[in-house]
This record gives sequence, structure tokens and C-alpha cells, in this order.
Amino acid sequence: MTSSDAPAVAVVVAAGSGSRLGAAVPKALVELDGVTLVRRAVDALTDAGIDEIVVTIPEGLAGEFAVALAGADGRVASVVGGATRQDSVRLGLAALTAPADAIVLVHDAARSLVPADTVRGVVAAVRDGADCVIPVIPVVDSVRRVTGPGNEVVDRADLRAVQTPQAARLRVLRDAHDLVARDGVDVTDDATVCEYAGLSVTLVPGHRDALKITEPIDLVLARAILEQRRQS
Ligand SMILES: Nc1ccn([C@@H]2O[C@H](COP(=O)(O)OP(=O)(O)OP(=O)(O)O)[C@@H](O)[C@H]2O)c(=O)n1
Ligand SMILES: C[C@](O)(CO)[C@H](O)COP(=O)(O)O
Repeated sequence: MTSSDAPAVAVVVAAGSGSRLGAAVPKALVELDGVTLVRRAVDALTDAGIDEIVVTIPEGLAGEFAVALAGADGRVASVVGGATRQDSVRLGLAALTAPADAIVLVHDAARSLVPADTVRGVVAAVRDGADCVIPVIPVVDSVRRVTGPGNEVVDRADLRAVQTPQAARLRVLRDAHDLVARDGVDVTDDATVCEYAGLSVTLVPGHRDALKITEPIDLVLARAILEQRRQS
């Protein structure tokens, strides 16, 4: 198998607690119209042709996640995640069985409604030779930077909000995550991991539907998106 026909695989990070959402269960087990966020995220990736998925889960909840993922298409395995998203990604990457030149996507379970076209766009850009690919959307608010006691405007035309899935070749992303872990660098996404390792980051169009369900209001919006999909 060559890099041009290498498989596309994924880590779905779902080991967070969802403290800002404040639900009775970890966020990935919260249901949207009767289907958990983690299952929706996994299904979104398999719909886009992803071959193997490792889901990072919180400790002690293997049974609950097995129920949530039962009957999912394709090869789906789970592994206990770490204390931070970054730790969870590294553990998920280590658990993948795909070849080193596979294209690997890292996706937030919290971005459950990512459209298949966005996923395909990310995969295609890596296949076309990009080191690391991330979906982004324009920023719609005016933005100010706090500068100690003062503040100043930031030109939003230069800004993009970053989504997932973020992708690279498996060997490249494993090496980059090992490097940031060894150097004790804290980051919030995989593009920053790649950049730290000297790789370039390519932007592709994201989608508003791939919002990160973070606070209770985001569930209201997510339900509205599902309703809109049902009607179209
Ligand atoms: N130790 C962690 C922390 C986060 N995540 C995952 O990373 C994604 C993005 O994190 P976020 O949405 O911020 O989730 P939480 O960390 O759970 O949210 P909060 O900060 O509100 O607790 C989520 O799918 C979450 O499950 C993870 O796998 N392991
Ligand atoms: C990866 C991410 O979703 C890109 O926007 C984001 O950085 C995750 O951040 P969080 O601190 O886990 O909410």
C-alpha cells in the first residue's frame, strides 16, 4: 500500500468530563435526540469512509461506552484517555493498529455534528500532500485583546476559529505528540502540536454544524441543526 491509497483512520477524543456542560454524565454520553454525542461523532466519521476508529473514554465507564457504541459500522475500539485532551490524543494514537503512513484524524466527540463533506475535505488535503490539515471558519464577533489594564481591537479578518477533525500522517502525528509530551508543552489542539514539531498547517473550510458542544446553550443549537437536517 502506498501513501496515496493509505487508509484513513481516526481518534475520537471522548474522555472529558464536560464540566462546562454540567450534565449528570460525562459529556460524550449526553444524548441528542436519543443518540449520544460520542456515537454521533463516530457515525459522522464512518459515513465519510474512515476505516478504523479508537475512542478515548473516561476511566470506569467502559460498559456505558460499549452500549453507546454497540452496532457502530466499521472497526471501533476504545481506550481509557488521559488527564488532558492532549494526553488522550497521545493514548488514542498509540492504540491505532493502522500502518504508519495512514492518514489519521483527531476529532472531538463534542463536535458530534460535523458534516461528512468537512471530514472528506480534511482527508483529501492530507492525501494531496499537506503535513497537517485543520478545518476553520471565519470569526463573526468583533474581537479585542486584553493588554494588562487596557485593551485593543484585533482585526477579525485575520482570524479563524479552529475546528476538528484535524489530520496528519499517523507516524508524523505520533512523533509530534511524543515530542510535546517530552518537552512538557501544553497545547489545546493537534495543529499546534504539529507546528511545534516544525510542520506546516494547512487550513480547509470548516462548517458551523461542527460547533463544539461546550455549554448548555450549544445543545439547543445542536437540536435545531438536527431538526433542520430532518426537514431538508
Ligand atoms: N482529558 C480529556 C479532556 C477532553 N477530552 C475530549 O476532548 C474534546 C474537547 O474537549 P472539551 O469539549 O473541552 O471537553 P471537556 O474537557 O470534557 O469539557 P470541560 O472543559 O467543560 O470539562 C472532548 O470531546 C473531550 O471529551 C478527552 O478526550 N480527554
Ligand atoms: C481542538 C479544539 O476543539 C479546536 O477548537 C479545541 O482546541 C479544544 O479545546 P478545549 O480546551 O478542549 O475546549
